Amino acid sequence: MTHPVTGTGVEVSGVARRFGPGAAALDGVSLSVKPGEFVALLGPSGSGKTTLLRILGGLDHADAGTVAIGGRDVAGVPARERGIGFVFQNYALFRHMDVFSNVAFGLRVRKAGRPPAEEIAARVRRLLALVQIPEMERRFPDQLSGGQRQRVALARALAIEPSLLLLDEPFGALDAQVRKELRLWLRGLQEEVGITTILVTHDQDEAMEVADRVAVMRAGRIAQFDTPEALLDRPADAFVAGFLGEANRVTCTVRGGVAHFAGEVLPPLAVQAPDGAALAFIRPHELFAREAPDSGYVVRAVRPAGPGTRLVVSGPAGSFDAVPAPDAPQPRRGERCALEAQGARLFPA
Ligand SMILES: Nc1ncnc2c1ncn2[C@@H]1O[C@H](COP(=O)(O)OP(=O)(O)OP(=O)(O)O)[C@@H](O)[C@H]1O
Repeated sequence: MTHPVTGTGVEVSGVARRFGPGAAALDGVSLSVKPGEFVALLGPSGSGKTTLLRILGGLDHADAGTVAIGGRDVAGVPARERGIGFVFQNYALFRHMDVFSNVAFGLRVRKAGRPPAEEIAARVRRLLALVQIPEMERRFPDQLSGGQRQRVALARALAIEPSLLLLDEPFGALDAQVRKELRLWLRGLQEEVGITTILVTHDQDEAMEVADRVAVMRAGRIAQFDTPEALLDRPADAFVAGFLGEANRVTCTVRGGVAHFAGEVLPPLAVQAPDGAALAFIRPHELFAREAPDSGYVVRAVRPAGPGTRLVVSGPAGSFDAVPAPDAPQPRRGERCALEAQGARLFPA
């Protein structure tokens, strides 16, 4: 692990998987991951993320479609011959083995090409230094914290010098602070070793923070595969717009490039959308609130949010998340205010 390994590309084409008479777990999934890329599979529970990861890893098979890793069709290639490192949520360390033996395991069990013992030892120590737990090689898994166990699991996965790393909710069991620390550290490590990485998560912050591109999954399909910025700025459909980030949802009718909101809950907004009924997603930072004594809206909550302030404003039409208009005094809690949308993403209703 002293030299960066070369990550491998992954091509998933038309993969389908059905477990029973109900809806398919995967319903024609295609995905092209570049060598060295960090991709997150993000989606609600049951959308097929784990199934796709298991098929990539050779732990399950596709009913239709193909998977190529490094240009090689891997149908029929057993998991252990795919050159893949796995890390799962439940650590899955061998409890009766110390840290050193856990990390060395994948190398010691090799039939062909097993390195000599001194080389295995050197490699394990380099890996433990890399995952920043060099002092713990004689400890057993139950003598480690959750975060330390995940680091051991990563070291073990990396020991075989895989060209692809598959991670299934690797930080799911950890508390929020440790999770955040570990995922940033993982991203740094991934860049250092250059390994292609696919991470399954249902935590959008995690996906958006670490991944080069995120595949948003819904009901066995990929709804959109794009960079985090593009997913937020140009969601492909109402599902992606609603699933990622926060947004106020308001129904409207578009006529001649102007969105008229149902019940006139907001002033009309110039939009680029075809005529007809639509659902508008308005992010809080696009909804400006300014003091207006005659308005039907009242500021219910004011809280600091990063460098700015977030407001919860409610009226007869419901509650909105908004920000103070930058050119006006900041509305205070209990004050009446008017709302005006600065932008929105519209999808046909
Ligand atoms: N071995 C199995 N037998 C039967 N059904 C299965 C099996 N594995 C997965 N499924 C079903 O396939 C669908 C997709 O499951 P999958 O675990 O891939 O979703 P997921 O997106 O990873 O969900 P989660 O975030 O809850 O882990 C679900 O409806 C699930 O119940």
